[in-house]
Amino acid sequence: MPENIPLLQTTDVDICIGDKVFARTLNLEVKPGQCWCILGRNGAGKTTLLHTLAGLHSPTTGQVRLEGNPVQTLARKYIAQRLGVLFQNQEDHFPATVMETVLQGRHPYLRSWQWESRTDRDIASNALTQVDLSGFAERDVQTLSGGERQRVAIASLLAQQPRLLLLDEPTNHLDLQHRIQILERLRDHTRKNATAIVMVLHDINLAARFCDHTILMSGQAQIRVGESRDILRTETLEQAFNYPLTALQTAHGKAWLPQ
Ligand SMILES: Nc1ncnc2c1ncn2[C@@H]1O[C@H](COP(=O)(O)OP(=O)(O)OP(=O)(O)O)[C@@H](O)[C@H]1O
Repeated sequence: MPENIPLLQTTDVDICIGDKVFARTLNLEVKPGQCWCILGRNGAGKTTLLHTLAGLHSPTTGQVRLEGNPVQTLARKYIAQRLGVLFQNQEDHFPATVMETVLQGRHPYLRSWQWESRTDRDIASNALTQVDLSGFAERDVQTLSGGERQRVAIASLLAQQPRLLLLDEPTNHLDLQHRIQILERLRDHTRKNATAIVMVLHDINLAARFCDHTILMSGQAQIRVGESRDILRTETLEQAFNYPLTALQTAHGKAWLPQ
């Protein structure tokens, strides 16, 4: 892929469901090495936007491109080798081991009826180590805690090795230590491998600490897009969330407390 092509691009995208408008002429470019967050009020359309970026929801007008190609025209297998999506809730209707679940991330690279190779298993084991679950390979996913299950889902995406990760609330169910550790590892992986992340977060302090770009959704298609240092300002955040904040200076930069 030529280096100057963004991993993800939207051109004049409008997103509407019924009479609700979530985005108007949205233009953005996600480049290798970047970490983006989508922040905003409940119901502002964060998940709808993430699904639109993933090609799961068609924009009303405009176009979403994955590595330069319109996402709606691409084969699912081609997309799955380039794009990993974390949905809000993981549901396990059937018993499966943690290793089997993480190995699902390798399926875009297998032919029909082909078994996973030793290399696939090594990649999956390494992904489990990344999320602090190396002793869990043989556990049934249905027996895991919410935070453990969330980390298995993230391991499966790491095993998939896509160039772009779209994550809906990846810190859901995670304790304080794992929230920081997982976001740190995802960000470092992004920088090292020239991949990119777009993730929905509810915590503005995690967004400020880990994301270089922000999409701030205030509802009714009011969206600010840009570098986090320009978007994450006290007054802007107070307006977006309709709540007063106190700004603090920390070792990791600015942080905000609700008043
Ligand atoms: N298929 C649909 N039909 C009707 N309304 C929908 C549909 N999908 C989403 N909505 C509505 O659109 C709005 C935006 O939903 P979305 O899940 O994108 O919000 P969000 O910003 O992710 O919210 P939250 O912070 O609560 O997770 C909500 O009011 C939701 O009820």
